[in-house]
Amino acid sequence: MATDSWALAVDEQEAAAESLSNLHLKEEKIKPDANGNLKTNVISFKDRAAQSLLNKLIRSNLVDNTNQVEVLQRDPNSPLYSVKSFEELRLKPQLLQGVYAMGFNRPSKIQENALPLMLAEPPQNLIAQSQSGTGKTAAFVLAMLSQVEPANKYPQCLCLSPTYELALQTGKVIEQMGKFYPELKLAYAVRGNKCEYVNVQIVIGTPGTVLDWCSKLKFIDPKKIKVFVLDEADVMIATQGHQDQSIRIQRMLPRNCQMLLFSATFEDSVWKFAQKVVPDPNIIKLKREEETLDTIKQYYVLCSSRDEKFQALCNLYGAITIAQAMIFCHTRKTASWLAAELSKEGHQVALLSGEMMVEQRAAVIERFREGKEKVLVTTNVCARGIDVEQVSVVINFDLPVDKDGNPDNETYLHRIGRTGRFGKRGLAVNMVDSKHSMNILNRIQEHFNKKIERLDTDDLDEIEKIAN
Ligand SMILES: Nc1ncnc2c1ncn2[C@@H]1O[C@H](COP(=O)(O)OP(=O)(O)OP(=O)(O)O)[C@@H](O)[C@H]1O
Repeated sequence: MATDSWALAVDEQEAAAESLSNLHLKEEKIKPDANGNLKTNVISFKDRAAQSLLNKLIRSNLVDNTNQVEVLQRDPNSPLYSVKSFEELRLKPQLLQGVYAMGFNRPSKIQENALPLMLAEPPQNLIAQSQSGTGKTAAFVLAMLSQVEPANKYPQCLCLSPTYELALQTGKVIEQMGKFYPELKLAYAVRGNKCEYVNVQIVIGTPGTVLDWCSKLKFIDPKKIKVFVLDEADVMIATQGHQDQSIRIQRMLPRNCQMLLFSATFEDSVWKFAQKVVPDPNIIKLKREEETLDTIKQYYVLCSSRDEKFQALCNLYGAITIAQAMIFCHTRKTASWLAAELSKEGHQVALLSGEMMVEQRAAVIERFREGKEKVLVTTNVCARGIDVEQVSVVINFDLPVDKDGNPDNETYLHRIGRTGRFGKRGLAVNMVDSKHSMNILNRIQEHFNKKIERLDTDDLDEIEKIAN
């Protein structure tokens, strides 16, 4: 696949990115609440989209999982196929070459089951849910590429992404996997792309612009689409209008068009939306392994001020060898202060917080993962989805609370789940500095029905004991 096939010139890409971020700003102001205040339901969309992009940018390997796959076939009487190798899929030779060139030796768990369904004759519809990094993108790109006919110079595959940046990530996978198809071209249907005539076989875009390209502008003839993919459905539905636009696009497609929908999570709202987009679906769910706290030893340290918490942290570092640690703070201000203080003490510290660009965040996490820094100080931004195997200690410098000041149990689980991964033992230390935070800690203990022991960080023997 030639690089000049990218239908968007760099300045156009920048214009598109800019108009897209303007769009977000506008959308943030859309909804006034009961008191007439402008509300921010799109903020959460931005967070989700950013988290998703971040996952893609830092993910170079499949998530290691031993989870169970649940497959619900549309026709329960047909035998359940799964494949253990890409050869079994009888892919076109140039596609198999593309798969190998990406370094894939065998299908991932979700691919084992999804690919035979997606590549069946006639192709089947699918709703698939599995966590980030399990190989969903690679799976649907394979499905699109196996159906596309490069000799036909019109759009045949259509993929909806929630943001331009996420669309670009998918485009990169198509470009890599399709590199042995010299005639293949793809275009981005995003705001600001002034594409006038689409002689490409694959279009990836955000719902509003794709809808314009299909209806008003007629760049795409929806009746000729053979594969329709809706990616990141959970992120998609968090933004105003995307659901309706996606459904309107879906209704223009021919009956025999293959419909595929992917999502990392599957709340009720996602499920309802999925059913509207994908008729007669096969359903694949990768059952998420329950995160448990069983392999993590949890302690709390009683302090009376921020400085005392810092001192307790230093004592901990003085007493035990910590391979890598993640320290969570409630605000960016505390996080920057703490990172600076730890640096003064001679620690190699990385600071990660929400105001950084997604690419910057990905770079910080990558360096931490490579062990270039030993301590990562952060706010909640990276509590989820980031696996750094060497993290042996998680410190809650501030306990996680929600916006009403109540314990945020889910965040607690995600935070301390950064250690003790894949059955390894981990250590979590909570800093308590007031009656209020003691109360939060007690409620967290009750919630998980798990005792959090007190630790005296002035007692070196005691610290050494817990570390062993
Ligand atoms: N069969 C495979 N063998 C080895 N690596 C793979 C395989 N399939 C995908 N990968 C790689 O694993 C990583 C995650 O895959 P992919 O992006 O497809 O997952 P995803 O489920 O779509 O994740 P996300 O929800 O973050 O988009 C990528 O770096 C991809 O190149």
